[in-house]
Amino acid sequence: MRITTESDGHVIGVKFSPSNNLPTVDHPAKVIEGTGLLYSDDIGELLTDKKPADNGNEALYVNRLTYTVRERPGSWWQGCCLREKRDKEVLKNVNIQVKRGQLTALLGNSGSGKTSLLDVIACRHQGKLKGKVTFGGKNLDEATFKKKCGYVIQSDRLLANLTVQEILMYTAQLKFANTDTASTAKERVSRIIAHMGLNHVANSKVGGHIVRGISGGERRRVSIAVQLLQDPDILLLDEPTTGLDSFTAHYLVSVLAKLARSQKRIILMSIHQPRSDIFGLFDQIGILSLGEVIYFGPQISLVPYFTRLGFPCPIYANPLDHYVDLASIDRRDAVSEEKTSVRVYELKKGYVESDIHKEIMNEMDKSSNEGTNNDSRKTKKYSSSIITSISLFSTLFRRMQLNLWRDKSGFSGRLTLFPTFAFFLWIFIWSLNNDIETAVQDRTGILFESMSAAPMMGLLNAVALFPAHRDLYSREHREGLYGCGHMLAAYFIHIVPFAIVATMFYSTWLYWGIGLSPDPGRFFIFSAVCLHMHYFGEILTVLFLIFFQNIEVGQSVCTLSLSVLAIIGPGLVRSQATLPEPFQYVAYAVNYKYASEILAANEYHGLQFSCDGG
Ligand SMILES: Nc1ncnc2c1ncn2[C@@H]1O[C@H](COP(=O)(O)OP(=O)(O)OP(=O)(O)O)[C@@H](O)[C@H]1O
Repeated sequence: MRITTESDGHVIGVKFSPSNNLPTVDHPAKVIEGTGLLYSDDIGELLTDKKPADNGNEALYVNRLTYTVRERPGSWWQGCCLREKRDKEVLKNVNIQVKRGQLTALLGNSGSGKTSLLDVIACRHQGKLKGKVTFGGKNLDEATFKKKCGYVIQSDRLLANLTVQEILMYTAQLKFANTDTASTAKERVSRIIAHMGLNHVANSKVGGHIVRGISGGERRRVSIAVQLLQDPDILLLDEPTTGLDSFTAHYLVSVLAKLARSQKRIILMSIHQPRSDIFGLFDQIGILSLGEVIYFGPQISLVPYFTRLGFPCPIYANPLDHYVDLASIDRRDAVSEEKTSVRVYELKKGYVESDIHKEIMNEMDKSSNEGTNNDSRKTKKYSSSIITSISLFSTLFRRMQLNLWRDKSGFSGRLTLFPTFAFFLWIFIWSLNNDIETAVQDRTGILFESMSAAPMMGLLNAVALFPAHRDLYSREHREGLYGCGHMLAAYFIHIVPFAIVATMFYSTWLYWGIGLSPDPGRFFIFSAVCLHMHYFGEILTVLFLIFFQNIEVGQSVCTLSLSVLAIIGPGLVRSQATLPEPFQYVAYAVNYKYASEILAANEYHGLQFSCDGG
């Protein structure tokens, strides 16, 4: 390796000679002033094709933004629900400016407000806002954000059993249900796959926690590719490098740098503990501390700025780590807390009075921003025409079907769980007779078990398979792709064939195996009631899982509800006539009562018993 320097000693380039008989490659390199660190850039071509960033109105401005949430102080075991709610300022007077073609990193210790800032820009905040967020001189409201911007959240919410290409194709069909033809969508997807360097895994399963698939870094790139489908002007990423090894993290940030520079996008990402060589890939750095900015400006000015303020970066230290540490409050003891709080206060004050901050404020005030100075950025809920709804439903239905078809354990579980229960009942009872001593008890037991176990099997199916769709829905709905009705309709319809097949296996085995009333008509009624209860169990569980974000809580509450209904409804545990009045109303309102009555009438009508046993 040979280092080329200018007369003042600054490094301007590095020549790498991979081996004696391979050609020498030139890479630009730079020294970060004040650190003694050399940053050689292995994506030289990305930096050289950087186009000049636009000025003025083409920038994203966050102007004097204050974000307040209301919360009850303390934890529930300290009785917080009895306390009055109070305001908590999550972001205080935040001013940032990001121009086209720039990759900007937001840093700060945990709880400093990075995610909140991205949420506010993406209109996903829950509290009150003061200040403006503008892009292109106009208020960046929710509708504009959904149209022109993308937000890559921390977790990859993708269907594990689909390939990279399928995921992008289905997303393109959902995003452009009104406009794209199949060939345009395909072209769009191929272009993005090439841009994100995913060609080698285009036909590989994405995978997840259980199913093996592509690597974590490739999965992150798929999540980014999903957002790039609509060619966004602004791309926000919440900690995209979390969980990646340092090489993959570096590669991912270089891809983002390329996307920002070569396509003149605005890319704003939060990041935790970036490797020192990632530092050189950013154009701008923002450091937050307790919701306030202590630095926002060019990456190249970061170290000189803090050095002037009296906080030089120790030689060989990673500047990002060093300054994030400086911006943190040490709460281990009172003395350290006071000392670090004073330091953070000085840093905030120093930044507000700095030329870098004044320059941003001047530019922001000069540009003709029409943003509204209030919280009117949220737009009305999702709505779509009937034709679009049908197309969205069809895409969602096909996607769910394909995912289930490929999901070996989900697919076989759906088909075998319910029939397996028939097997146990069959072993337990073996065969029915007409002796009054056992015939009524056995028959009633079978009918009761069929009616109460069928919804439980539906519950197990929903708990195993619905959460992945729910997580995906929560992301795609926020992006404005479709509504809850579309997702539920597709989910409930795609499970119908499985519910029918599983119930037919169950009822055929049980009905004819044990010897219930041997009449095809009665068998059909028995099967129809079992199918209804099985399907009902899954529908109810899905609704509970939508209501309760925590899957375990949703599952427990639903199991409890189904068990209670199975006790109250059929009147087997206690005769309905003797139930307290409120329980009688419940019994009349639920299908358990009618299902058990139909099953009983279906089996017992016209049945003759003998008293052979004495
Ligand atoms: N809706 C809310 N209700 C209550 N507190 C909130 C809400 N949103 C954010 N906060 C609080 O605001 C602070 C900043 O949170 P935020 O998630 O933005 O931090 P962060 O810098 O992204 O942290 P991390 O790096 O750990 O993800 C935290 O103290 C958080 O508890």
